[in-house]
Amino acid sequence: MAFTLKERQIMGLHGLLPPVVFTQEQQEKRVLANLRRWDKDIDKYSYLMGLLDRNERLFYSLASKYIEEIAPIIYTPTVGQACQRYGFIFRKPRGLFITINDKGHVYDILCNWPEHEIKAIVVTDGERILGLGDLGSFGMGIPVGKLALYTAMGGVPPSQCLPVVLDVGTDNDELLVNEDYIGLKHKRVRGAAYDELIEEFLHAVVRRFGPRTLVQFEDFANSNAFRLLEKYRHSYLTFNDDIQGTASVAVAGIIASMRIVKTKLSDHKFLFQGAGEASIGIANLLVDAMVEEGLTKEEAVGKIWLVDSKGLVTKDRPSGGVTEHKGVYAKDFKHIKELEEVCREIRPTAAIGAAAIAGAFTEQFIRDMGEFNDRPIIFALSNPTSLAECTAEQAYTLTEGRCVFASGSPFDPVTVNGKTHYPGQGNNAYIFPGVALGAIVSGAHHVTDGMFLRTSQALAKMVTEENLEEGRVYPPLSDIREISATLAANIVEYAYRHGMAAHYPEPEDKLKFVHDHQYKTEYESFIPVTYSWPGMSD
Ligand SMILES: O=C([O-])CC(=O)C(=O)O
Ligand SMILES: [Mg+2]
Repeated sequence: MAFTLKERQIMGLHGLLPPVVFTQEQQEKRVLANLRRWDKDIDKYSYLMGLLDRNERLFYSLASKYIEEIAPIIYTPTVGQACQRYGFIFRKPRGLFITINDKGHVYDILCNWPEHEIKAIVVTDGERILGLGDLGSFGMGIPVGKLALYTAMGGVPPSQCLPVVLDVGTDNDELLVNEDYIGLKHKRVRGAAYDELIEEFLHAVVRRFGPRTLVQFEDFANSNAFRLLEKYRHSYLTFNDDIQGTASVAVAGIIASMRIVKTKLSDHKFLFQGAGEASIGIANLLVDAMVEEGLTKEEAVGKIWLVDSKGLVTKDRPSGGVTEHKGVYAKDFKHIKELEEVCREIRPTAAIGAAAIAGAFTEQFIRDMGEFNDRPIIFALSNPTSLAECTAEQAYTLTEGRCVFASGSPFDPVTVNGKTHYPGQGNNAYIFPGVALGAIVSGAHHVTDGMFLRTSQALAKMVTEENLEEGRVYPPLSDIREISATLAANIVEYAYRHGMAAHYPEPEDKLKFVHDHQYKTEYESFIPVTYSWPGMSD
């Protein structure tokens, strides 16, 4: 109904629409009121996905303006619920479903996608969706949600984004007998056939869309995530969001926390609950950051302690399970099974949870952190909210409001003794839209760890003294479009400094260059220039 009278006449729409012409603002207002009528977040999700199908630009103008309200619906935590019942709420396909049966024909499937200029792909095999486990093809909700944020938060044009699920089956027995399940109903294919599918997919992407197509790996299970990142990071424009994006946002929050606790990173002892993608990614990036502070690598590694499902990660521990990535951080220390006991033994200054075990930060654990430290740092990063290691309320109340807290999914502010604390959302959504935008517009040929560390530092710098005063270790999410643009400009700068950029000539004003590439959410005119003449009215 925002088509003008002239557009209606030219396009033969006259009479097919009610006579009133609405402005985009009027439509936004109505859509927002409709959205707020729903009680359940999952219904809001369906409503918004319907809007995305009907009117993409309106969806994005709304999502950009009301990002704090809308992100928790189209993204974590609600997207987790949506994935768990993706078949049941299914209305219209979105994204590309490629299965193990398509081996040998992946290129042809990419050719079925109607858009030709694809710049960004988010791909999952659905094996570790958030902290919810193996959801197979139901995992499509994640690439769809992540790419919605590419546009809403980063301004990457939606037509340039492609969500992909690589369906190799699922080991989730409930899904195998779920009559709404939309994926292949057999156990996961692993080994050579799986690897060949990934390899063929990446080849096909380059053949179809060119070598500078960004491929973001998302929510793969641990061993595949690390393995595929190592295998492809130097030959494709790719990164793993759960390892590198999460690392970058967590390290940004930790760097910002230093201004509250008034210390350096290297003054700290970091205890990780979990030794998976997120934890190892954060640990590795923290080491890089501490090396920049002047520590040797060994000294930096010594500051990081990991606890996994078998307990403290130590050298030669009897229970084993110390993989190569964890082994780097294995300590010469007695073996301890329980997190609470580890905490009492090593007295960490910072605790970071990323193992998707709800409540892993027990009351005793949080109290101990508060006893050992004046200002303990507690990051409960697991997603969605239901799997957080502790709630914001627990962290603040059990430390009498002294902790510096951040979580992966949003929590409401908490008031303790009359002071209100605003928990930071240490979610990779602060990182991937900006990094991706920067990589795309500069034509970078790789995404490097250096880029993620620069991004952490840049994000931490955007945290103001007023933010810190309220306990926020991230800038407000409401500013995310500008934050992403600044982070992207930073990536562009980095790419040129390191000889990785392809765009020629080098733009002088990097921020303007980024802005010029961002998607505009205002409606465009549908009137061809040949139909306009001086004096013609709207
Ligand atoms: O999607 C999110 O909220 C963050 C993330 O990558 C994950 O938890 O896997
Ligand atoms: Mg993820």
